[in-house]
Amino acid sequence: MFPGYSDAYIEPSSAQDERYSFITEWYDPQAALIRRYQFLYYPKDSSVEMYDIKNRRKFLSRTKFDHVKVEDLYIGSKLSIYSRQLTFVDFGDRFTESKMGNKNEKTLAIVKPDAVSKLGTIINCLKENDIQVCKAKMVQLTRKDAAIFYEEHQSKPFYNPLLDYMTSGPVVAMEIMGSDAVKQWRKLLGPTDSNAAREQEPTSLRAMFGTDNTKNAAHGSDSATSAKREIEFFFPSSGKSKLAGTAKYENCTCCVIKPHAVKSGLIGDILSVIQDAGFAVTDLSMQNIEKANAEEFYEVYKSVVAEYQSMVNELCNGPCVALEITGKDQDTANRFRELCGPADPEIARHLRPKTIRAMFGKDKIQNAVHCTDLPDDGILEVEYFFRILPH
Ligand SMILES: Nc1ncnc2c1ncn2[C@@H]1O[C@H](COP(=O)(O)OP(=O)(O)OP(=O)(O)O)[C@@H](O)[C@H]1O
Repeated sequence: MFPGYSDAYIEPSSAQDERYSFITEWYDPQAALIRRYQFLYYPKDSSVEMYDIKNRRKFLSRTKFDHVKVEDLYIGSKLSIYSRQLTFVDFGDRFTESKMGNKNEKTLAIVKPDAVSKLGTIINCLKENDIQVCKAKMVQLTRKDAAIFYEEHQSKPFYNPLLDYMTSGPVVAMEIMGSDAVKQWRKLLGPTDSNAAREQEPTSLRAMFGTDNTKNAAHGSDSATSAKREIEFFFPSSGKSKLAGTAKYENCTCCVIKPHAVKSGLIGDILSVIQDAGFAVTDLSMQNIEKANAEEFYEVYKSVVAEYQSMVNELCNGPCVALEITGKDQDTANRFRELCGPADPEIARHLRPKTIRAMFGKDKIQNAVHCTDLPDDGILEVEYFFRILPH
């Protein structure tokens, strides 16, 4: 809790509406310092009010932001307000903590190597159970990484086969959040042994996607304490993970699931369409793009496309999911563009109704996904998201 917090900051006129209070930080690049704001959110009309904590004065009068939803507000989330990317670092009052603390329990999920091809379905299962994905990235664990992660099983007979399995291919780690998330996610996983799961919990994820006792599709932390440690292992608070990425940087193309689609809970649906069409997702990272980076990424469209500025604003309007997509033949970029469909979802719905943009796009800006235009740019765009941008 922020020690200097006082309800006296709040204008009497706005005090009657239900409101949530958080402490947020914004790195001011010009002054090279972190500024702290009290962030107030009124769910009644999606409005936001902000106070500069250090200077003890109003920074933003109550203003409606239709894109800000109550689900976006939790410790660790990032949100763009007038192009400032705010990081939520703490609750601002006891009301917010008691109302949101419980339903915002976090845990770690790992989609293990044999189930990565079912990632879309697994993420949809989270959505159907009101569990939100806050962070996600694909990594290739080394034997040493897996040994550290599974240290507690060192003396068990299945330890070595477990390390073999966990290092046999990429895994997808996710910080997930929801009411009673630790227990709920383990319930969705089912019993450890996939064969037992098929007998006892036939609709569980391990029953559906696991093979045996070791190869059991996915992992979930066993307690809130383990969850904290395990989340730190994959998503260190320093922001500097030592785990290896998985991008191949060959015969690949880049896809970015745009913030509006992430917010609408479409990650699982879009990944399922991609995976069902026979493409492999060979790297994945959920990222918050700063405005300057969005401008740089879309630079080529600057003087060519009238919607350039709106495209930039959309890309930094919340978390997006960057993907490296690889296909079976040498024509991945063109074939993947066909799957995405025409850039304008209205046109896509008329001409190519089964494409990603036809199914999940809203308009030319919020058209569900970005995909690389020219095959030669595929590697460059993948490099931009997985080598150049910090993630
Ligand atoms: N008896 C066993 N034989 C073979 N492998 C096992 C056995 N028990 C556990 N494992 C493997 O080790 C992993 C970790 O074991 P643990 O006892 O923590 O299971 P869990 O809590 O159900 O699974 P997880 O920790 O992966 O969510 C299991 O997910 C499974 O891959």
